[in-house]
Amino acid sequence: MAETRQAETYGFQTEVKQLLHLMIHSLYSNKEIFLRELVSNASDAADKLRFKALSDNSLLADDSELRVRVSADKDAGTITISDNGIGMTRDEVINNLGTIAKSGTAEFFSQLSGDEAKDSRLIGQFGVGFYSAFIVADSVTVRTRAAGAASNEAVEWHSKGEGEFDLKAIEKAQRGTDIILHVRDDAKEYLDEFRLRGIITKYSDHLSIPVQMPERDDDGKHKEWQAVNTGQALWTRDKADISDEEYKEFYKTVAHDFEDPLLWSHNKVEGTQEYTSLLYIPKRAPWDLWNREQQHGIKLYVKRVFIMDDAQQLMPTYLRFVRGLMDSNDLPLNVSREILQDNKITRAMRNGSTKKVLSMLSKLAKDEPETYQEFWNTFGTVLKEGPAEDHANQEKIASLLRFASTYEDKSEATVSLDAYLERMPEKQDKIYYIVADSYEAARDNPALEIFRKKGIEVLLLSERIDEWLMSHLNEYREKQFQSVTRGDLDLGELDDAEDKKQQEELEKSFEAQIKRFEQALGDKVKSVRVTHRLTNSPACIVTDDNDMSTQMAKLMEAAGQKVPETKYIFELNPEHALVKQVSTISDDAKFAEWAQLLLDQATLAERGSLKDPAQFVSRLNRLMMELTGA
Ligand SMILES: Nc1ncnc2c1ncn2[C@@H]1O[C@H](COP(=O)(O)OP(=O)(O)OP(=O)(O)O)[C@@H](O)[C@H]1O
Repeated sequence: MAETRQAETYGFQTEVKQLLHLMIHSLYSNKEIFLRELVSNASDAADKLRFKALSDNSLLADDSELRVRVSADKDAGTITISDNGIGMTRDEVINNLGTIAKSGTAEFFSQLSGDEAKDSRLIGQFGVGFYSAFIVADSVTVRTRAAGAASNEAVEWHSKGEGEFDLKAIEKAQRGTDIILHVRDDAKEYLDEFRLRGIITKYSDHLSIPVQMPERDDDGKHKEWQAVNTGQALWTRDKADISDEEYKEFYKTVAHDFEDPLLWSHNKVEGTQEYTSLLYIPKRAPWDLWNREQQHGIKLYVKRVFIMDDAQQLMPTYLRFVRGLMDSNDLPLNVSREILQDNKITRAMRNGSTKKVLSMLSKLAKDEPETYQEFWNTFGTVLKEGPAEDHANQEKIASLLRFASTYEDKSEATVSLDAYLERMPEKQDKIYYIVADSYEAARDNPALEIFRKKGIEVLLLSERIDEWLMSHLNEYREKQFQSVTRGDLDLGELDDAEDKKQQEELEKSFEAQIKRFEQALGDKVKSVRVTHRLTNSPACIVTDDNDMSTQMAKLMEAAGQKVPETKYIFELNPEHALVKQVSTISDDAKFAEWAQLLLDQATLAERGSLKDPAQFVSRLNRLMMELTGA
């Protein structure tokens, strides 16, 4: 027995060391958050125990009043946060307090720059949790006994927050976890219990678990424990009685965020389904937003009992940035993830809250366009996954999208489809767009020339997801989307009879030349035709309606998929001087050289790269040499 009481020393995972170092150096101006983090952890531990006890009531034993106690001892220089929640086994202590088990952690830490201001923002996004203890403590002791374990199966963890921690077996009379902070010299102010009480009321008032502090007599002796928070779960209260401040503080505890939320919505739904939802949109993207597998932010409660974090079934993936909770009156308390998966009640809650989030965003877009723009800049790319994922709400999601466009002439995506439709001339019956590798490549694509000339607005898309988005978005308010680099361009009524006649004549007069180009290029192109898109450029390539677009092919190639080679339609502008000049070359071999050069440069403008750039360059040089007469 004596042997097991001996301390063993373990090293922290590298990322924990980095996190600790960073935290101590970057959070000094916001020290008091340690208490919010530790009290939230204690409250989570109580929630978890309550849930487990639903199936095994003996776990509560004779200690069923779950609570957190916070006290300070000036003489010893310690603050203690003590709960009678679920506790931890030895293995859990090693895993939870020695490593960070979030996927992608290593990549996250590789982004740190060493610039403290920047890094402290990142750290806020990451969530510091338990380790925030080290902001105010130079050493921390955790004594814990898991629910169901015997009193001599408890564990003590101790660390100075440097490279390692010690573990030893101990006796602990009560279930749960005590966290003892040995307070640093520069944080002695927190040894004042009045100060601690103030912080708890600020951060933890709305927790459903009582947070108790000692009531002391005049000589400072402890008389009894007294709850310092209201102890009523915030979302169960009447909306009218909750202040903005309270909503914001609650957000910080549920979302483990440092900043205020951007907006929130608190709803009690009654009728065939009864549930309450409290949904928040954060101001800033979490560090792992781009990971579609990342934890979703919705906690599920059933009749005010916490059931699980990360209830994925309650929110679609494209709204994974939403934080908060839903509390159902209809689900059984013993609900599991499997049951949630295909469940009428869950579906109704998910549909209801999806609508709520979308309408909250629509309202923001209407009432506060500038704030909405901030939201869009942060989460827009995620929202773009929506039309593919959620057909039922496609139109609503589409109305929330923002694009760069030829109207605004700037790369920031600020144009809504409604604004586009409003500006569009009566004769226009399509919404025109282009997808390219970058804003500049979209803006300067020769296919836009005719649209510029006729003053028709084109949406300029250049994010990776955009091709995917547009392949799922067919129409908006009964207007179809049309890529300007696909298919045969038909401007419909935007072309008047005169335009059409001219075009036909042009096509006719150039027919023989088209044949010559076709012969020269052979199977390098799908076909050759006279363009209707270009005014300043000699040529461009476009994809056929049924072929895969350039961007989609690139997307699939990047994802490691084999993509059949797309043959392009080569469009020529017979009015361009260069095309005119090339057409007069009678030598077939020379003509073919020029035809190939025109095709290559059009391909470069559309695809951004060539299969054989060296050949292009040597052909270009050869022809330039000829021109200079050398
Ligand atoms: N008082 C406690 N009782 C029981 N387990 C705890 C307690 N405090 C922490 N833990 C365990 O340690 C883990 C790590 O805690 P930590 O606060 O660092 O991260 P977290 O709460 O999981 O995430 P976050 O970064 O969102 O705070 C928790 O998930 C929990 O399992």
